[in-house]
Amino acid sequence: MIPPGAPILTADAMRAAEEAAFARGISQDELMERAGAAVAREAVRFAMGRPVLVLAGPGNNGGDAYVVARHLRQAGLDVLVAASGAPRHGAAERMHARWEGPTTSLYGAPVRSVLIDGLFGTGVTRPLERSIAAVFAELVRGADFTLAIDLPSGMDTDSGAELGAPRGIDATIALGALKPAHVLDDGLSRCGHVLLADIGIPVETGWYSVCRPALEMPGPQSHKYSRGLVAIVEGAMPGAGRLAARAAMAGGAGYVMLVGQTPVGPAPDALVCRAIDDADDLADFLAGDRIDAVVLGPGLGRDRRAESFLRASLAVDKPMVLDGDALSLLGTGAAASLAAREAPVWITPHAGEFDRMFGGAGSKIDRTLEAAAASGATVVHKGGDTVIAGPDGSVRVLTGASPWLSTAGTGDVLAGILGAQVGQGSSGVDAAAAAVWLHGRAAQLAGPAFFADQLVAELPEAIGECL
Ligand SMILES: NC(=O)C1=CN([C@@H]2O[C@H](COP(=O)(O)OP(=O)(O)OC[C@H]3O[C@@H](n4cnc5c(N)ncnc54)[C@H](OP(=O)(O)O)[C@@H]3O)[C@@H](O)[C@H]2O)[C@@H](O)CC1
Ligand SMILES: [K+]
Repeated sequence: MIPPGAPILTADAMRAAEEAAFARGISQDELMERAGAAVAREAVRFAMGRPVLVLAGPGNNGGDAYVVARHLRQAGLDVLVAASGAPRHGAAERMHARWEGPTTSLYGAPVRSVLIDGLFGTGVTRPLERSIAAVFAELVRGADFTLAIDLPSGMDTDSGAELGAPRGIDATIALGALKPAHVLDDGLSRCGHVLLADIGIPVETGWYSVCRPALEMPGPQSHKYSRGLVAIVEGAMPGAGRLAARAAMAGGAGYVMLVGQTPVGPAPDALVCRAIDDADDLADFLAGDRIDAVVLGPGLGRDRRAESFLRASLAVDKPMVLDGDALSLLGTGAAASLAAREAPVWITPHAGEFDRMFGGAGSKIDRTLEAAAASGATVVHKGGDTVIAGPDGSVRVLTGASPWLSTAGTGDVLAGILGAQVGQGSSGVDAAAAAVWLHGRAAQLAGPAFFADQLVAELPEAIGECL
């Protein structure tokens, strides 16, 4: 669980924001006092009178820890600080000097019911020494409740990679902004519940956690065309195309057409089916004035016909969502093929498809941003953490989606919902974030062990929550 609609900053961006705060006349001491007070406010609630052990490291995370310890002691709690090395300069040293309670060494520290982790935050540059990691893990295991200041100690801020942080931390209070480690699966799995404390640092960023979208009701003058005509191109596995089409219909599109071979099997009566078997005819059809968005890829197949349909569609100057087989067909040439297009395009790869198309190194956010920059597409990099990146550098991240989404057809549903958003005129990362939110919410509403068709059935209720 992460706070929705919250800014996300890398360690460098956080330091730059901190400098901007200093330039506005906020002192380092003031920021540290605010950070410590914000953490203490939550900690006192969780502690409920139990004895507290506060771990304090040598940097500013440790400085925050001394402030927390002071506030908790003032609140009447029994507080012991365990230090891994006293801060030697700046605000952290001054906060250390203001601590008047008992202090022990980290290595001799007793297990206590409540543990506050202020060993390291965004300044971790290398894996924790084994001895520190072992003592820390032992104290977390023995505590009833552990709260981390800013980040669990021993975690790479920008990727969430584990550098010694143990499992079992119950909650983490992010200071000033979320960091990538709070929203990417690797890091989040060690953070517990993530809370965000606004400590008055001005934050400017284009990176945010996904929040519930604000959607508009159709107006009195709305008609089927004004609400978006979405064409879904189906192929070898017609069920996938039908699923995407039904998701686009339930996702709010005014008119949905299923284009390709005459569909076999059940389709809703409101779904208009158009048999087209030739790539040139497909291009002519998709180029028609009425069509607002094209979805291509779910169940398309990877044969020659599929390939010719993909090439013909790419040449059409219409907003387009590419998923599934379309992504496999694009393969390593994806960036070049997509960059040649004028009209906006969204691609929705899972990890395997993404790696085959773009590869790359670094955090999931970095790799998704690079793919968006190279292809000019809005990239929806799916997974337990879904990272959306636009070619303008915007990022949205949704974490904590239902693990039950890992079932066949849910990707087709997402492609259809996104098609509906695009068809209704939503653009860029906002269209993708709205689709991903609706998809995730429909999964929550569907409960456990659903199958993809049931997601579609929950979409109207999810949309109702956004009006
Ligand atoms: N930015 C903001 O807006 C605000 C930030 N605030 C707080 O500041 C925190 C960042 O503080 P920070 O930069 O001092 O880094 P921090 O995480 O305390 O660690 C650095 C120390 O650890 C050391 N060290 C590093 N790795 C190590 C390892 N593996 N094993 C052992 N030692 C290691 C490193 O030493 P060195 O690398 O030189 O050996 C250095 O001494 C941030 O998370 C937040 O809590 C708030 O107070 C207010 C607003
Ligand atoms: K910490």
